[in-house]
Amino acid sequence: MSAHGDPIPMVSRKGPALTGVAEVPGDKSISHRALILGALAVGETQVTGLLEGQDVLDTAAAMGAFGAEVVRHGAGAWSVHGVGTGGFAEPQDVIDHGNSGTGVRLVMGAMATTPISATFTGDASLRSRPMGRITDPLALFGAEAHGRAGGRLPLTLVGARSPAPVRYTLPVASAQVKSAVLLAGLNAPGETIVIEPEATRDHTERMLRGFGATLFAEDSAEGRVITLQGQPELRPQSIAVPRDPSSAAFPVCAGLLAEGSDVLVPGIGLNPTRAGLYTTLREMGADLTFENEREEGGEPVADLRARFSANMKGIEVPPERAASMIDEYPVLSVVAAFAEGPTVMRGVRELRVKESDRIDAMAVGLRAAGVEVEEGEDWWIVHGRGMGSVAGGATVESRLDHRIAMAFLVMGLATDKPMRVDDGGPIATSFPIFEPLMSGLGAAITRANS
Ligand SMILES: O=C(O)C1=C[C@@H](OP(=O)(O)O)[C@@H](O)[C@H](O)C1
Ligand SMILES: C=C(OP(=O)(O)O)C(=O)O
Repeated sequence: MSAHGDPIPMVSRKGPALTGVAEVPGDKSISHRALILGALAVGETQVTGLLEGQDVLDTAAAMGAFGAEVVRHGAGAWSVHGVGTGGFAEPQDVIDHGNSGTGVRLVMGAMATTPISATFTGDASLRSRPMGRITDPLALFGAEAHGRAGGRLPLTLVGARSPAPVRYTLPVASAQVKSAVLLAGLNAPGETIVIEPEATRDHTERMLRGFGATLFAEDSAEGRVITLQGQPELRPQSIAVPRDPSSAAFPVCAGLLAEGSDVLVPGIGLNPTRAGLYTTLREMGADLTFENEREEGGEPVADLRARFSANMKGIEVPPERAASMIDEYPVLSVVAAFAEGPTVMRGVRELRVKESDRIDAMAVGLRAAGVEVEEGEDWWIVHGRGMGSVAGGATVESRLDHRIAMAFLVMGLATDKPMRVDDGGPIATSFPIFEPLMSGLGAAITRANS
């Protein structure tokens, strides 16, 4: 079942080369943060290029429920009239974050140091995901969580009355946990300190500085130490959201795999904490070029060109790169199936607690398509068969997981027989224009019954 209606079976098959310009939507991580920080600033923040995927729309609705005025002016153009740090009102109803881990976890952080209560829920996928990783550090500020066994949603969070600042070392490499703690620290007096042993995406830190917060980050023997001065007055901003490198991964990898392709993604965000996939693909021998590298709105961007790459080789992906490409492993494993030899992915335990268990979901589908996969708790190996040697012909469950659905649809563009997914509905959570964009490049991706 799709998160928002009947299942949408989809199919993809080998067809013409993919060519043209892929105008992928705005970055999902930055879009969530723009809405949340806009809601915590005093005055009106303007956003262009906002991702209008369901995950972000759910965060926009949540910000409205906490008292901010969130208005859509046109495609991707939104404004948020913020209430100031500590100014959130108590929502009148349950906050439903649909399929979005980022949405619910960051919003819990943002309200945890205000003396109000809120009850959060989500779809079957989100209700199965761990929330203790967020509620544990929020308890240090004085917030109380009452959830289901194992800290699962639905969950009520009672914000701290007299929040104390916190010093917290991340037990998992998670930008969502880091961000929840920093957002909670905004309304605690004094310095909140987060230490991350492994670097994760730093959009929250960059954007907090942009909104005028005092935040320092320095490397130490323990890892990266991020210090935030509490109770700033956040100044509203104009934010231009770059295109999402995690969404761009799908047309880019499709371009590498479909014979004769040449695809250009203009203005793709290339923050080094997000760009691990592109480094990895180049190491495999992919024909990728970056043009026009520049900085826009505090984030590095470039135009990325991907051309058909017949001779890619399997590699060992360094585990320390995992956080910078965590959402890209499903589509990387598809590319790996068409490379020569094994691609070894280690240090990826976090893949098991995403919208689905992504190692299991990909391993099952890849095997059904004729590809050998080995796996352990925090590693997996895809044994590449080489270009033109992957059978395909499988129907795969997308498990309420957009990235699983898109990865297998990309795969079918290069397998001998078509690939089907039982439900493409979840794709709308992060990439609502996936179907028309891919068709516009020439990809044979359709609804299964059309
Ligand atoms: O902070 C963010 O915007 C995100 C962080 C990552 O999750 P984790 O923090 O759980 O690794 C990533 O998988 C997610 O899609 C977006
Ligand atoms: C893991 C993802 O998202 P989230 O955690 O926000 O649900 C993703 O988009 O791949």
